[in-house]
Amino acid sequence: MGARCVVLRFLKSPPNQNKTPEEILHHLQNIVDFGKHVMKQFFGENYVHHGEIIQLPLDFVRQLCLKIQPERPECRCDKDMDTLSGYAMCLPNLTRLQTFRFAEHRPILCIEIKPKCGFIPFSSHVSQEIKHKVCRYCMHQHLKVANGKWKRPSKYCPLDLFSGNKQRMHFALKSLLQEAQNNLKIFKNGELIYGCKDDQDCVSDWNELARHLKPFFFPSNGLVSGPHCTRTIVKELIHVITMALLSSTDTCRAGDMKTVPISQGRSYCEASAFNKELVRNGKHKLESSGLPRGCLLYKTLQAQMLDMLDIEGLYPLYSRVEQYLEEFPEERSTLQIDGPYNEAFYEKLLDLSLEDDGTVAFALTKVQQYRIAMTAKDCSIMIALSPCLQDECSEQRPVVLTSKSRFTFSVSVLDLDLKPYEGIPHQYKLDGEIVNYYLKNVQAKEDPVMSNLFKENEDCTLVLHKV
Ligand SMILES: O=P(O)(O)O[C@@H]1[C@@H](OP(=O)(O)O)[C@H](OP(=O)(O)O)[C@H](O)[C@H](OP(=O)(O)O)[C@H]1OP(=O)(O)O
Ligand SMILES: Nc1ncnc2c1ncn2[C@@H]1O[C@H](COP(=O)(O)OP(=O)(O)OP(=O)(O)O)[C@@H](O)[C@H]1O
Repeated sequence: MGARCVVLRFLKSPPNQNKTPEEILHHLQNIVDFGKHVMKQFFGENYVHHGEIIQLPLDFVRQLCLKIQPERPECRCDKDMDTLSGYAMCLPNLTRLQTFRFAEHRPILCIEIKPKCGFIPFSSHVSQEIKHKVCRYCMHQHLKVANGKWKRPSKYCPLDLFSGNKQRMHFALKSLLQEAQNNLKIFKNGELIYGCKDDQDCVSDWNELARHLKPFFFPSNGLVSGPHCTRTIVKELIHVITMALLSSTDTCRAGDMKTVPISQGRSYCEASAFNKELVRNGKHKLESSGLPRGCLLYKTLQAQMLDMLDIEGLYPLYSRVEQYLEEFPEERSTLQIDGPYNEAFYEKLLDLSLEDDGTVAFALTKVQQYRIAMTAKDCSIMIALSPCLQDECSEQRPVVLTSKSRFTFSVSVLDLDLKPYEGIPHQYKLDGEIVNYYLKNVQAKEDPVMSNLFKENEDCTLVLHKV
C-alpha cells in the first residue's frame, strides 16, 4: 500500500508581471492540451504524461512556496512562483516507476537525460559550412565555457547518443557521467544523488555514485570496493541506460510519419571525441546502427527533425508571419499561434512540404513545426529502474538484465512545453553567436595547430637533409 505520489508544477513569471487567475488557468490548460493533443501523437501515449490541472487552497500554496524558496537555485530566482491563482498542474512523479500505479516501497533508481539536438542540419539554407560538420551542442560547449556557464567542456556529443550504435552510446553516456552539466541527473528513491543541483555546482564523484548504486547492481555483495568495483558498477549502469533507451515500449500515431530520412545529413559530428579517436586510429567511418523505430530516442529525433530549414531558412518565414500580424493583429488567434493546441493544430503540423508558395500559411506551418522541433531539442528523458526478482518479472513489464541483477523499468519524456513564437529571433541571434565564436576561437586555433604540426615535420625533414 502506498500514497499516490505526484509532482505539482506551478507557473512562474517575472516579478510584477501579475497575471489574472484566468490567464494562469488558460496558460496551464494550453500546456496540458499541447501534451495531450500534440506531443502524445509524436512521442507516443506511454512516454508522455500530460497531467491535469488542479485547484489548491491558497493557504497551502503560500506555505509551500515559503518552504521551497530556500531550495531554489539562485540563478532560477529571476521568476516568481504563482501563488495567487491556486492553480497547478498535477503530474505523476516520473522518478517513480510509471508501470506501477502507486508508489511502492521498493528502491528506485532514476536517470534523467537532456539529450539536446541529435542531428546535423541538412538544410541548404545553412550559410556556414561548419554547421554541416560540427553539431550545435559541441559548438555551443565552447561558448558556454567561455561565458562561465560551465567550468569544463563536456565530451558528450548528442550524435553519439542518438546513433543507436552501442559503442558510441556508451561513450556518450560515460561522457555525461564525467561532466553532467545540465544534461544528466541521477535520483535514488526520488532524491538527487548525482548531477548538478544548481549551475556550476556539479557532483561527479564516481566512487560515491558507485556506493549508492552497489545495492542495485550487486545485491548480494560479493564485489569488493575500490577502483575496479567503481568501474564495473558504472559500466553496468551505462549498460542498463543504453538498453532502456533502445527499448520500444510504445507505438504512436505519428510513429510512421517520416519527417526526414535519417540518412539525410551527416550521422556523426567531426568534433565528437569518439570520432576524433577513430580518426586518430586510422578509421574514418563512424558506424551508426540506427535507432529502433519504437524507442523514445527515435521519436525525439523525428520530432527534432521537424526543423527542416534550420533557423537560417526559418527566420525569413518567421518575418513573413510577423509582417502579416503587424498588418492584421486580430488574426493571431485564428492562426492559432498561442493555441488552442487541438486536433486541428496537430493536423496542420503534418504537412511536410518544402515548396514555398509565398503564402503566410506555408510560413506559419514551418514556424509551428520549428517550435515543436525546438521543444524536442530541449526536453528530458526519464528512465526509472527498479530491481525485481525473476518470478516477479513474468508480468507484462519490460525488463533489463545485468550480470547480477534484473530491473523493471519505464521510460518517459518531460518538459514538453511548446517553445514560444517570440523566442525565434533569439534563436536566430544565438545561432550566429555560437557559430561565430566557434569559427573564431576554436577552428581558427585548431588550424594553426595542424599547420604547425605540418611545419615541424618540414623542419625535421630539412634538418635531416642538412645532416
Ligand atoms: O538554446 P539552448 O540550446 O541553449 O537551450 C536552452 C537551455 O540551455 P542548454 O543549452 O540546454 O544549457 C536552457 O537550459 P538551462 O535553463 O540553462 O538549464 C533552457 O532549457 C532554455 O529553455 P527556456 O528558454 O528556459 O525555455 C533553452 O533554450 P531554448 O533554446 O530551448 O529556448
Ligand atoms: N513529473 C515529474 N516527475 C519527477 N520529476 C520531475 C517531473 N517534472 C519535472 N521534474 C524535475 O524537475 C525538473 C524541472 O522540470 P521542468 O523543466 O519541467 O520545470 P520548468 O517549470 O520548466 O522549470 P525550468 O524553467 O527551471 O526548466 C526536471 O528537470 C526534473 O528533474
